Amino acid sequence: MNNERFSNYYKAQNIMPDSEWEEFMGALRTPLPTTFRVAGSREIAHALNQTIQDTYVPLLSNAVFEGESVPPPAQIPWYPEGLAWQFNVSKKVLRKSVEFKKFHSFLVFETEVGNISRQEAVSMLPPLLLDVQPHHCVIDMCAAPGSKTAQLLEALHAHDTVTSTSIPPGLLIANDSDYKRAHLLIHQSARLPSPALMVTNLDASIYPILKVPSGNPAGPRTAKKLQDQLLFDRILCDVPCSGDGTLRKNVGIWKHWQPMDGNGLHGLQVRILQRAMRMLKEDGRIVYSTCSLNPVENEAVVAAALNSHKDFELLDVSMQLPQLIRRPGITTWRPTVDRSINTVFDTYEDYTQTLDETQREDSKMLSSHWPPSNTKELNLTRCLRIYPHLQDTGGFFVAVLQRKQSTAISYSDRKREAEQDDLADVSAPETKKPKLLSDEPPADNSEASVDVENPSTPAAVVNSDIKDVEGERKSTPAPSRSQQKSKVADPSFKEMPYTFVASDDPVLQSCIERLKLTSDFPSHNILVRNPDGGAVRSFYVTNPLVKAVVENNDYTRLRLLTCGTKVITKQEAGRGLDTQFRVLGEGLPVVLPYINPESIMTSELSTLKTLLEAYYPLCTAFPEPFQSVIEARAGGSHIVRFPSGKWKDSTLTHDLVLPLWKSNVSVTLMIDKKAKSALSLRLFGEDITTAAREAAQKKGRAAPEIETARDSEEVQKPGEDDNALQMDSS
Ligand SMILES: C[S@@+](CC[C@H](N)C(=O)[O-])C[C@H]1O[C@@H](n2cnc3c(N)ncnc32)[C@H](O)[C@@H]1O
Repeated sequence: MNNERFSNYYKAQNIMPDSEWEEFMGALRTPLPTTFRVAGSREIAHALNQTIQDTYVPLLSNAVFEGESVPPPAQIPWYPEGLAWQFNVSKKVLRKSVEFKKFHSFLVFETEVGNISRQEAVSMLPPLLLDVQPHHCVIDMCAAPGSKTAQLLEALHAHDTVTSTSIPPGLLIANDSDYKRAHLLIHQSARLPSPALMVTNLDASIYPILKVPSGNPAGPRTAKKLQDQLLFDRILCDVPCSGDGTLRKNVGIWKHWQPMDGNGLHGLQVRILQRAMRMLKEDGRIVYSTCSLNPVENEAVVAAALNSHKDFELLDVSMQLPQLIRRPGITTWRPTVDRSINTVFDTYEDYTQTLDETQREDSKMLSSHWPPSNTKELNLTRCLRIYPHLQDTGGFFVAVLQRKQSTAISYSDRKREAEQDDLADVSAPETKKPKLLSDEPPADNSEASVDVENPSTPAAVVNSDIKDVEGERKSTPAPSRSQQKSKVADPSFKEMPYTFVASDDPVLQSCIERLKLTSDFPSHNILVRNPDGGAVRSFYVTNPLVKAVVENNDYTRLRLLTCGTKVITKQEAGRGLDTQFRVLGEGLPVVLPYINPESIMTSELSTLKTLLEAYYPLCTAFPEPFQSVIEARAGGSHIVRFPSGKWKDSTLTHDLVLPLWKSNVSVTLMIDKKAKSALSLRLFGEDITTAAREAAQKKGRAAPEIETARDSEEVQKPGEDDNALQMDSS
């Protein structure tokens, strides 16, 4: 594993002292440890972490494979509360060592139900540094496949309990411009259902203005106008990059690596960061990250963005995550101007002087590929560089940006600066002026007024009316349902719309009654996926902020792929029963706080064992008193609570609440088969489910696997630093 271009280029950049070079290259050639995070609500996460510490670490501490001892999983030292782990074993050990096989099954099933997230260690950094709170309005600009999105969502849901999901007041928009990859976000988010989540499929560099009703706490206030621009408290720009920080995992990069890839991505990276700066609240925070070591994709991007938005600065995070070994951002670098690692030019001007007019016009190099003259003033050393040899990780880059706290630049100063930037772009003849990246408003955003879009406009001044599509300056009331339908901005977008159901909709009301939901159930925030708002198949719940965004923005212009969380769905009942709605397993934690407690049955683990061992156990198969209780119930959707406690060798560390469906004579546990297996393993130490028995009978069929970092390279895309995809058991 070698690439001369790689060594030559990075040596020329002086990214580290010569004395560290061999160690750095050595680390790049060794396989990456497998890392994971214990996810879910804080209470579940701590209980599960305890299980790893008390059960699996001792079990794996004495593991020997083919005569050699295998190190057990260890906690990642810098991750808060010890909730992230790493282990370094080959696939062979995972498959063949009895102890690791057991651990492997545990990981697979807990991953499946969302309690464990397989994620590369360095990829956990950006969400930690973003510091998301439940009331924050957050956007993850380049989110797929979504491991950081999951982390952000967990932070938004910090107040969840073991049994119920909170409805946070904030919002998380997960966006990715790749349609297929954006669908991975939906798949991922199914593990963490949230009424505060939206998934969009847009180019982040031209992300449109989102409107919310005026006076919404997420937007600036004005007395006169009816709509404001939605601004964000937290923005993650985990941008597409050349991905050479993932060389340990994506060994294919060794062969093809060349620095012009970074040069090519620089422009898009700057535009995405600049767009984020325009969308940020006055006291907000942006994290910019890449899994590349290339300064052209890192410090150069941050410098260009800071120089175009003088009211921003880098935040000093040196005191955060004290156990994380990091290196400061660099202040000098020399981009290559061709594939042969020609890094001789100190400045853009030095380079262009060597070109004739035609060559200058054809050149793809930008002045922002080079360090600007004010690198010191920009405090680029506040950026974080993570190298593989420091703590046995991948390579990574993170920068945290915020609006300047100290200098109160007046609005007119900011406006003048912005105008000067624009002038710099257009005043000189193209061939003579340095090639700069302009920070233009989104091209597709005809609804934006200049004031609203001005990147430098303080929130208090942003409060001018938002122009409607005709360009006329006037206040725009929230569009009615029919208006939303007719104002189709993107006819190529074929997804079904999200329509809020009237809270007195008779189907919704009958649902509320039959499922014994209390009067505080958020019936005004329920939506369906069809244009007419008819309660056809499934109900989704959102929070008020998601509703405000959906109702004030055309869903096709947003390319809205998912929104809120599905909680109730139609169930065709068996013979003699009418069709009813039921609470979905994944939606139950959201609905639970609104279910009349008296309607919830209680039972013990022997009942749960019966429910796991068969798909449709007869009512008569259950021990008393549950047998009589369930027989007395009408057919349809029911909820059962298993209080924490011990039964035989099994211990339930916290209450468990699950949905059931009762037919005429039998009962079904309404969670998916992988969730059943996870539960079974956790409680009974083995998979006692029908599905597992059937699978075992099918000879030759491999057990589900969690891939190790060593196996993952084929599935990964350059510039992607984690393994959310490979977390699926298959
Ligand atoms: C490094 S990956 C993001 C990884 C992701 N943040 C995670 O933690 O799972 C970069 C992503 O950016 C997306 N992308 C590329 N160009 C984009 C653009 N112009 N706007 C939005 N997303 C873009 C790619 O499809 C890719 O999924």
